[in-house]
Amino acid sequence: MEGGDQPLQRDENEDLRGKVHHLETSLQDKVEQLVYAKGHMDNIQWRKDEETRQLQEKVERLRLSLENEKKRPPDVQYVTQTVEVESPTLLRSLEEAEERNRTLQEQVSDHSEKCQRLEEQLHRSEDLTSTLQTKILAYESQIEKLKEELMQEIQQLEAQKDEAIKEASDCSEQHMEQLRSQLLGMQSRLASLQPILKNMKTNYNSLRSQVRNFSQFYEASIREARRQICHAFTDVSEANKDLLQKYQREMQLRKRYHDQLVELKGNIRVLSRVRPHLDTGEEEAPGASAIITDTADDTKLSVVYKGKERNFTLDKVFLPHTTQEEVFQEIEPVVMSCIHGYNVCIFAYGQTGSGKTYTMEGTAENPGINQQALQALFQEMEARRGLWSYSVSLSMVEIYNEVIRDLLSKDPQEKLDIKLHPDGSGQLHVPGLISKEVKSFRHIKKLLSLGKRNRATFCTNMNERSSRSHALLTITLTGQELSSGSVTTGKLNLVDLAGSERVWKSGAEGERLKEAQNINKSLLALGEVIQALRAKQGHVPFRNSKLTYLLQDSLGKGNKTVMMVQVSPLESNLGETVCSLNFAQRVCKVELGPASRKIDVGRSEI
Ligand SMILES: Nc1ncnc2c1ncn2[C@@H]1O[C@H](COP(=O)(O)OP(=O)(O)OP(=O)(O)O)[C@@H](O)[C@H]1O
Repeated sequence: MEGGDQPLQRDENEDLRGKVHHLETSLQDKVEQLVYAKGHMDNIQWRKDEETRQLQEKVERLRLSLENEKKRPPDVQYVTQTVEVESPTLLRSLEEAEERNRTLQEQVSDHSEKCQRLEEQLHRSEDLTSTLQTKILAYESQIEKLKEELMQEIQQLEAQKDEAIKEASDCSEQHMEQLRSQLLGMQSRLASLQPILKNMKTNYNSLRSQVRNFSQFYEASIREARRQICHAFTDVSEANKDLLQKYQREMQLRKRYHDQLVELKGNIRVLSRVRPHLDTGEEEAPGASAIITDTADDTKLSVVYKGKERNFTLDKVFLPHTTQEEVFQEIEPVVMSCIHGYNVCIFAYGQTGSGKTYTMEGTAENPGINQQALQALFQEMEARRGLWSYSVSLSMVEIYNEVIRDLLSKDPQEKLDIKLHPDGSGQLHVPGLISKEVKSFRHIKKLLSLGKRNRATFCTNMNERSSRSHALLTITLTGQELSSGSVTTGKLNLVDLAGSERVWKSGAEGERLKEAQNINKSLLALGEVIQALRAKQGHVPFRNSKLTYLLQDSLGKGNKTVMMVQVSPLESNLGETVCSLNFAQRVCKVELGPASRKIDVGRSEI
């Protein structure tokens, strides 16, 4: 503060000194200007006086010469006297004298003109002199005035200068006083700060030693925390391992219970579904029903045919009002076992119009087993995300007249054949069969409608043709357990069989007969295969039909099968109904034995 005020004071003093100096210089200039103006005026005055003096002398000289001229005796008078004495000579002299006289007169008049002009000039000079004198007087009074003003100005400047000097000295005094008091304040503050500083120094030293100690303590704490974290990590990973083991044990347990449940129900299950009467007006009116169901026992079904009651016992009988969801609930455990690595076959068997397609495909409002099964499988795969990764592929074929056609191919007319897999595994495969990898349930729905469209293009009368061909939809699920790396593969075969009615018995001929024979052959082969398995025969005749040959790896021992036997409620269909139920009863007695799961940890079977 005090260091800052001193230069300020100095600057102010300098400034004042400069102002005074400037005023003095301008005063000096003004005085010089005045002296110069006075000298100039004196000069002008002297020149005027000189001119006036010269003019006066000139006028005086002219006046004297004029007077001299006047005093001279006139020449004319003398000439006149001479003429009177000597006549010719005198006359000439007279003429000459007269001539001279005229010249003189002219000279006189010239002189008098000149004199007049000089007088005028004199008057003008006098006027000029008086004008100049007036001007001189004006100048003098102006100079006087300027002098006075200058003196006043000088006095004012002097006063200003004195005032400024006084002010500056007052100001610096004041400032000095302020500085002095500030200095005193600072000195007292400095004196009070010294003990604080001392205190701070002590504190700083103690803090420094604390910080040094803290860094040692901090490093030790970090080491300890690291050790504890490592310990915690080990504990957590141990706990994780433990949890994983528990989870795997739990999964195995779940699977075992699931298998036990399925096995309790049987690895081949024969269910029957009685179709309701349709309100289309095309069917015969429902009369006293010849199909008798037992509400107390859902495994019993009786048919009164040709006056005789035939009783059937199956795994389950679905009554006409059973919904699509209720049907699926019953077979859901079997369907889900393919996610655990089992091969599953679900057949819909029955005469034309008994409801096979309705049960398998269903309608847009009431989806059947196919869509519900695929949706459930995708939901389960989604639930297992993070523990398992799955790949799903789908193929669709039609078997008509013992010829296999790919329903997903661009050329569905192409005939396909079943061959042994060239990898030597003994597995069967169909060269050229398209197996589409699918990522979502929506994608599957698209493929299903493509297959349906392709099937429809095979013939003009789709209903007739579809009744006489088998439609097979196969979904292959390959799952990998992320923790163990083990791979499981399961297959779900969904088969809408051709109509089982005995057309050949009605005397069908030609193509129709051939079709009927082929259908009969394949359905018969299916029955024989199941019977051979039941009897645990060494040889199972899979090759007797394209259908059983194609499904060989899914029908064999250790797999799961559901046969849904569809029953028409119509009186006119009773003969076929009895045949279908006989077939069901036969198959129902077959036991496939415990199911086996396909796990690829070295391709062993559990
Ligand atoms: N449970 C049911 N509830 C309502 N309608 C049904 C049911 N079962 C079948 N239907 C209807 O009966 C008719 C015949 O069924 P569907 O076409 O499924 O028989 P199908 O056995 O598949 O015949 P095809 O062998 O000719 O294909 C269809 O109109 C179908 O919608």
